[in-house]
Amino acid sequence: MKLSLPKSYNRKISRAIAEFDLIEEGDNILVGFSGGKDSAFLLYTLAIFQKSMAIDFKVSALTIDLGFEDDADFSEMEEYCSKLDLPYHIERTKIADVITDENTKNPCSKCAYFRKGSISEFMSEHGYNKIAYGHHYDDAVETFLMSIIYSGQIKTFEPKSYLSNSDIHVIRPLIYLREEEIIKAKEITEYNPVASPCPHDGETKREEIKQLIKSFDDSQQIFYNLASAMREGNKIELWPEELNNKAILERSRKLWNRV
Ligand SMILES: Nc1ncnc2c1ncn2[C@@H]1O[C@H](COP(=O)(O)OP(=O)(O)OP(=O)(O)O)[C@@H](O)[C@H]1O
Repeated sequence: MKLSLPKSYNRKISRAIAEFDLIEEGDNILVGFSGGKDSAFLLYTLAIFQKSMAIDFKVSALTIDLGFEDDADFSEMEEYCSKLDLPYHIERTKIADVITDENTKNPCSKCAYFRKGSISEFMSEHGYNKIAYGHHYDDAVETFLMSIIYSGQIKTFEPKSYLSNSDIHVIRPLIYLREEEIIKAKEITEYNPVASPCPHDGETKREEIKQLIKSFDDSQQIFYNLASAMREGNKIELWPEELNNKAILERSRKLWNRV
């Protein structure tokens, strides 16, 4: 397969790799391959960068089979990896049993938790030091807004992070690409994304937030304003840390009780 990447994609991915120090000499990188458009494009780009960069590193793909179907067929994904000349692995799990159980609260976060557990186990067994995910710019901004709205915290995932428990780095080389760019990239990869077998697919809070951002008249500008608000070093004027009741009581006593 002849691999090539338009300049605009190349520039944004190279910038992320350089700015966040995502890839180093000797890395053994595992790409989480769900079968969706994002991780498929990530594999395509890393196959190219592996050849074009002046440092040596390995790239392989791993699919965690969540176990929705007993005889799930991954042959298209396998074929795609072989066209890219990348090793492909599948880990079979029973995570679906937990997700489909009616008594399971927060099935999406439980699924992500178990999936990450399976990935890090696979990595330590096979000597990988980095896991690459297909998260893009829209994912980061949506996560930022979601965490403010739903959990009262100003945070999002980082382009590169270190998990000390498992001694692995998580990297997200597509972080400067907008989702619409990845959708368009299907013409480049000639890969047909596999539909998610998950019953909760498309009905998540993330989808609501995505639609909320799109609903603004000036949604492009608003997207980039949110993106700049999630940068460290930008102007922050927040309220002081909340005082506990005891401290407030002590202050009040001093202010209102004469001694
Ligand atoms: N079953 C899986 N096996 C391996 N990696 C996975 C799996 N599911 C998700 N991932 C990894 O986690 C990333 C984020 O997962 P998420 O479920 O949010 O997918 P997404 O944003 O729809 O991306 P994609 O288009 O790659 O499915 C994916 O891009 C992929 O790298």
